[in-house]
Amino acid sequence: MVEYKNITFTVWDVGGQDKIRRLWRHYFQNTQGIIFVVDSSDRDRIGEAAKELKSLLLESELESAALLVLANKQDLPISMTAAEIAEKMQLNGLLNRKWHIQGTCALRGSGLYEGFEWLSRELH
Ligand SMILES: Nc1nc2c(ncn2[C@@H]2O[C@H](COP(=O)(O)OP(=O)(O)OP(=O)(O)O)[C@@H](O)[C@H]2O)c(=O)[nH]1
Repeated sequence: MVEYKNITFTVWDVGGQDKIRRLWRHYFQNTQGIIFVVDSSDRDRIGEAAKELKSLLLESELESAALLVLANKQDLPISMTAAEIAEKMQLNGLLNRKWHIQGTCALRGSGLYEGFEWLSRELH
């Protein structure tokens, strides 16, 4: 549970490792928001992340869920920018979906409030 601006978020960290991705579906019901965290420094796997997101968004139970993409690890010089991530994940092509991308550094906590701010506004 995360409290932010009088909204209580119930957040599940479902883990990203490929072997446990099939468990994601157990969390689909009643989901109002998806926070999809991308490792911006991992250029080799951004295509895989894009593919996973695409199939996730095809799920009917997630049809009306707002999508917040966190382009994490912005502190690393090799990292792709949030704009690059958005392009590689083809976010601009998303139809009928409220989405937002936010650059973050989870180690410092930077960008997280901005991300949650957007999500809380969408869920109001
Ligand atoms: N440089 C840097 N490293 C980070 C950042 N966020 C996380 N890490 C590191 O990335 C590694 C993986 O972090 P985790 O939090 O275990 O990643 P995760 O995605 O939750 O892992 P799973 O849930 O198992 O998929 C750790 O070594 C973290 O310290 C960041 O913003 N910058």
